[in-house]
Amino acid sequence: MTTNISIIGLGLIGGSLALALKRNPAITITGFDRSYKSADEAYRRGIIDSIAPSVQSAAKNADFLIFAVPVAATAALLKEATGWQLKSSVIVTDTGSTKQPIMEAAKGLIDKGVTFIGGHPMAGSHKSGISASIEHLFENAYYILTPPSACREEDVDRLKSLLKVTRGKLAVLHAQEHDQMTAVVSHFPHIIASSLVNLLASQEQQQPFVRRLAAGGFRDLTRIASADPIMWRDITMQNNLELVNQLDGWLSEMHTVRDMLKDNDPGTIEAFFDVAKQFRDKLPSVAQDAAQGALYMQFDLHIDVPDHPGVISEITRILATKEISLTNIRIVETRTDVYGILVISFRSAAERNNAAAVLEKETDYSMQIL
Ligand SMILES: NC(=O)C1=CN([C@@H]2O[C@H](COP(=O)(O)OP(=O)(O)OC[C@H]3O[C@@H](n4cnc5c(N)ncnc54)[C@H](O)[C@@H]3O)[C@@H](O)[C@H]2O)C=CC1
Ligand SMILES: O=C(O)C(=O)Cc1ccc(O)cc1
Repeated sequence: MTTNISIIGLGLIGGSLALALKRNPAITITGFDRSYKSADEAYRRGIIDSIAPSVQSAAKNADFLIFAVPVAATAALLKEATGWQLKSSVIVTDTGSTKQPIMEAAKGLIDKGVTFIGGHPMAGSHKSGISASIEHLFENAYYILTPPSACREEDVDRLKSLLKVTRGKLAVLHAQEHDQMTAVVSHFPHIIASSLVNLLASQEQQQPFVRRLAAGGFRDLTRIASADPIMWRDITMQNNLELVNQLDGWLSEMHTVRDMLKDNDPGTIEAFFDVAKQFRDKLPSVAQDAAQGALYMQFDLHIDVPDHPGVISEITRILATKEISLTNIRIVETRTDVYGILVISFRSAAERNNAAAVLEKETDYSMQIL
């Protein structure tokens, strides 16, 4: 018997979820996106089995109905869905980065007896759209479920069984706990990253050269500022109270930092960096990701290369002959001399380590796993 899955929103998350769910051969996926171009790409790439002509028609035959649209659209659609024809046994879920406002928006559906369980796969990227979707996106990452208090255990288990193929680490949380914790580890850092970039942009007006120096640490710290502004507008508006709390804590921390800078005492300054280092070093590292989970996983290999055009093709050719696939490749312009650092990302630590061993054998470049 096939299970009908309908996914509303075929972007990075909807597409990646569809790819992962297709590992189960007993599943048929119907997709709907308000952008026909995205739905068409999903269909042509075999990510979905059919395109629904409307959101209601996608919902009608679904055994599982999954919303993977920005959180404001999810809330609006959940309210609309009270008027849709749905299977009585359907489980409705979402993938949104916020949970309390989504659970609130689903109340009408839940009151009608429809099973709704909030969901948030805590893996993603600063990229968006169907073209960025990848099958293994959720592997080893936490996938949070927020069932309402009256939800039946067996329904949570049904959803868990469906999502098992994502190889995410399924965990159940209360929506409020979820929103408090994601404010700390995801939503507020996003605001800081965008603020830092905005600060650089204003500095650039006086010192145009400054953007060229924005390398290394600055780029690492602000990668997420390249994410979709609509998605982050909606998250910020929905988790607003938690974000204001976080900002108050940050402002008080910044006052302490300001006092520290004014005193300019070497012991206090060193202790400030040391306390942060001790804590940061104990967070699950990239190498431990597979075991412990992380928000965003990439397995990078940094290679010192001379800055000439043939280098990238030389390295990709060596990896291709060994059938090692890479997921991203970029030059980090951290230095002004003739050398650059080539950063290649892999899907897993094993592939990255294998690539390092092969390149060490076949080239003279020095490399580092950070
Ligand atoms: N991007 C990320 O790293 C992560 C995102 N999320 C959450 O997953 C959800 C989807 O995010 P992404 O896939 O990254 O966004 P995306 O921008 O890649 O895809 C969203 C898709 O939804 C479609 N869409 C928007 N409004 C619609 C509507 N009313 N009806 C039908 N289709 C509509 C868009 O055309 C687009 O194709 C969001 O709620 C986000 O908070 C969760 C985890 C990670
Ligand atoms: O790009 C990154 O590092 C992310 O943190 C991606 C991300 C964005 C939103 C989420 O709700 C979860 C993960």
